Parts: sequence; structure tokens; C-alpha cells
Amino acid sequence: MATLGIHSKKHKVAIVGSGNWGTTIAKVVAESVAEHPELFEETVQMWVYEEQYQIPKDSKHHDPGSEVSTKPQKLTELINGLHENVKYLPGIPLPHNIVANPDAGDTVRDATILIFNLPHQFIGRVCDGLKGKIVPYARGISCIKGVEVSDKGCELFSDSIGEKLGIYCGALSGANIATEVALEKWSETTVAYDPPSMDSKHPTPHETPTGSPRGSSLNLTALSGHATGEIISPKGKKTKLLALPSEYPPLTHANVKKLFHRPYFHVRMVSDVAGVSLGGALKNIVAVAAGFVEGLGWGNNAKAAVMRVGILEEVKFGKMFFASSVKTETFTEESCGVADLITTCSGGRNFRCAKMSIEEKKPIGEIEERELNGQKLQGTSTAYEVNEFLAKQGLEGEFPLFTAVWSILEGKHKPEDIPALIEREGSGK
Ligand SMILES: NC(=O)C1=CN([C@@H]2O[C@H](COP(=O)(O)OP(=O)(O)OC[C@H]3O[C@@H](n4cnc5c(N)ncnc54)[C@H](O)[C@@H]3O)[C@@H](O)[C@H]2O)C=CC1
Ligand SMILES: O=C(CO)COP(=O)(O)O
Repeated sequence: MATLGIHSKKHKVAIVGSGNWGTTIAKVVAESVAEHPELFEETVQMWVYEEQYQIPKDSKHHDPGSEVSTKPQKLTELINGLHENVKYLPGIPLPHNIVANPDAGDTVRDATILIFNLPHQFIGRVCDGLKGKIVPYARGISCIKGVEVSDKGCELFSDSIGEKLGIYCGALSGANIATEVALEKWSETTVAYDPPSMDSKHPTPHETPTGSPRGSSLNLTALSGHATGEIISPKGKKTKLLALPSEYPPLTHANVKKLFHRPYFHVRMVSDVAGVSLGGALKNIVAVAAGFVEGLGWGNNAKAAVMRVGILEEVKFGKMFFASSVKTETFTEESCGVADLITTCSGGRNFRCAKMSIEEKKPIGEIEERELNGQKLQGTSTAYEVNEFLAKQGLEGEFPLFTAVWSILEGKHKPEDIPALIEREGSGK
């Protein structure tokens, strides 16, 4: 059996995205790779969507005598010079082994582990630009909270990234308000990584084609000296994969955990990629509803009612559309499920902006623009995307809370209508 000591290569890690959560995860990972030099290369490249940014007067970096403070500068240069993402994660010192890179292709060059962490509306285009630029046997982890709705139906980002780039992609999601994690306040997270069987030289019986629940099949035909195989998504889509060469440490649960686990960021590893991804995506719609009732001044009982129905709709959505792989326990027992619902409905951006929109009687988009300094809400667009998907099948009535949020955003109903809308027969079952 191979031990880590005999692996001649280390994993190079790249982060695709550098917003509030993207930069926080870059910090987490940069600390971990420095702690595990036997597994990972020390430098972590982080792709930054380049923009000009002027350091605000109240920043500790503001120096009226310096050009850096008086004129807008490239964000990448500010991050690399100050070791801080002054726009999206101000006030948090970043490890010096993070390199901000404006060139996405250059960021991922030679990386065997790609971490995708962008607002979900941008990921499709960014992945298109990465095609042909990644190592063919790279493996991915999506930290994105959202779903992709298209003519093909409703897909997980882990699947659509995997399919576009021809790689296996797992997911990380949890009760993780970025600023708290960045400040190293303790939290838990869930990482779903179901190692493709072709990555193992000695597959165990349950990893063989007929035994694997996700159906990853092993075909030891040599291609460029590596084993190949294919992975089958929860929706039955097949993606051809090149095995991770044996020169690299295997990406077992234990090794993937080492990439993210910190004393202040506790990782639980699972295999339910669909459950983890859906918990993170769908709770954002519920958080908008929680913000609406809070904005009305209705109190904690009302918010709890919305959360109760919300988690039932999350599970129902998973079971109805991703039946082959989703586990109820992922929603009820893991950080990515009930815990994320609670934290986001308590203090997340979706909750806060929805609350303000009701209090100030202004569209939520206007509040987002004013309050978030370029950060993006995911709950509003996810409410539209999920509604589009449900409406096509005439299933809106099966998900009254998700539908109510869409309907309120559309101006067809008022937040005061939520109790009646979710009271419909069968709701929450
Ligand atoms: N912020 C948080 O507390 C948490 C966020 N998440 C999830 O992580 C994902 C990423 O969120 P954040 O890092 O917080 O992003 P963010 O909300 O800070 O968004 C800003 C990011 O979007 C980028 N951006 C803006 N326009 C773009 C364009 N046209 N193309 C590409 N990128 C562009 C900006 O450069 C910046 O990196 C989301 O799905 C979110 O739901 C998950 C856990 C916690
Ligand atoms: O996902 C989050 C916490 O886990 C953050 O939620 P918001 O995007 O609503 O801030």
C-alpha cells in the first residue's frame, strides 16, 4: 500500500474566485497547505476578476501622501502588496503564500486541485474560459451556493463544472458566514467528496461499477499512461475522467479534509455531493423569506415557521429531483443543512437585505447595491431560477415557500401573504 512519503509530486491548489467567501477560503487553504507540505505546494494562486479600487479614507491603509491611496489601483496589486483583500474582505490579514492573479488560465495552470468560489451567476462563463487550460486529471471542489437552471433542467454546480471541464468536482458548504470564518471564530463545514474509483489503484468491492451508488466505473485502459474511467452524475450524465496519477498523494477523505480543516473551521466529510450543494443553494431562498417576515417586525416565531417549512422544501426538492443520491440526513444532521439555514436566516446577507427592503419599502436589488459594496446576493436569483424550473413542470404548488418568495419579489404578493401562501393544503410535506 502506498504511503505519502513515496509520492513524488504535490498537489498545487488554485482558487477560482476572490469575493467575501472566495478570499476567506483562500486564507483557510493557504494556512492548510503551509501546514501540510508533504501533500501540497506552498503557493496558492487565487483568480481575481480584475477591477480598479480606491482605498477608502477610513481604511488603515489610507495614506494621503501616497498615490496608492489617492488613485484607484488594480485590485490584484492591492491584494498582493497589502496581503489583504481591501474590497471584499477588508481588515483581515492574508497569508503571504496567496498570490492574486488576474489571469484565470494562468491561475489554474498545473493545479491539480481547483476550488470554485464565485457568485453562481458568473461561474458558467468563467468555466468556459478555463476549458483546455486545466490539468486533465485535476479535481474540483465547488463552494458555490446556487443551482444552474437551463434547458437541461436543474443542475448542481459541482456537476456542471465537472461536465464542462471533464473533471470530478465535490462540494463544500456549511453554516459559514465568511467574515466570522475569516476572523477565526469557530464554525463547522461539510465537504462532500466521493473519490472517483479510477483514482484508486486498488478499488474496494463497493467502488466497482456495479457496486457504486454514484456509478463511477473503472476502466483501466491506459490513456497517456493513466487509468481512465467515467463518473455518472445524480442526473445520469456521464463524464469521462482521467485518473489522478499515482505520483500524487491520493485525494482520500483524510487528505481532502487536511486541505480545509483548521482549528477554527471544523470539517466533516461526507459523500452526498447533491445534498451538500442543495442545502447551500436552497437555504438562500428561505433566508429571503426570513428577512421579509423580520422586516415586518413579526418576531422570532414567524422566522422559525418560515425555517421549518424551508427545510422541508429543501429535502423535498432534493428527493424529487436528485433522488438517486440525496440523503435526508445531510439536511438534518450536517452543517450544510439545518445549521446553514439557521445562520443565514440570523445574519446572512440575503436575510439582512430582504429585511431592509421591507423596512425601507425599496426593491431588494437597490439595497444589495447600496449595502454590499459589490458582493452579490444569491437568494433572489436562486428564487427566480428555482421558480422557472418548477413552473415548467407545473410544480410550483408543491413548494409554496419557494414560490411565495418568487411571487413577492415579482410584486404579485406581499410579505404579509406568506402565512396564507404556505398554509395551502399539503405544504411542508
Ligand atoms: N460571503 C459569505 O458569507 C458566503 C458565501 N458563500 C457562497 O460563496 C459563493 C461566492 O460568494 P462570495 O465570495 O461571498 O462572493 P461576493 O458576494 O463577495 O461577490 C463578489 C465577487 O464577485 C466577483 N465578480 C463580480 N463581477 C464578476 C464578473 N462579471 N465575473 C466574475 N466575477 C465577478 C467579484 O470580483 C468578487 O470576487 C456564493 O455562491 C455564495 O453564496 C458561501 C458561504 C459564505
Ligand atoms: O452562505 C452563507 C452562510 O453560510 C452566507 O449567506 P449570505 O449569502 O446570505 O450572506
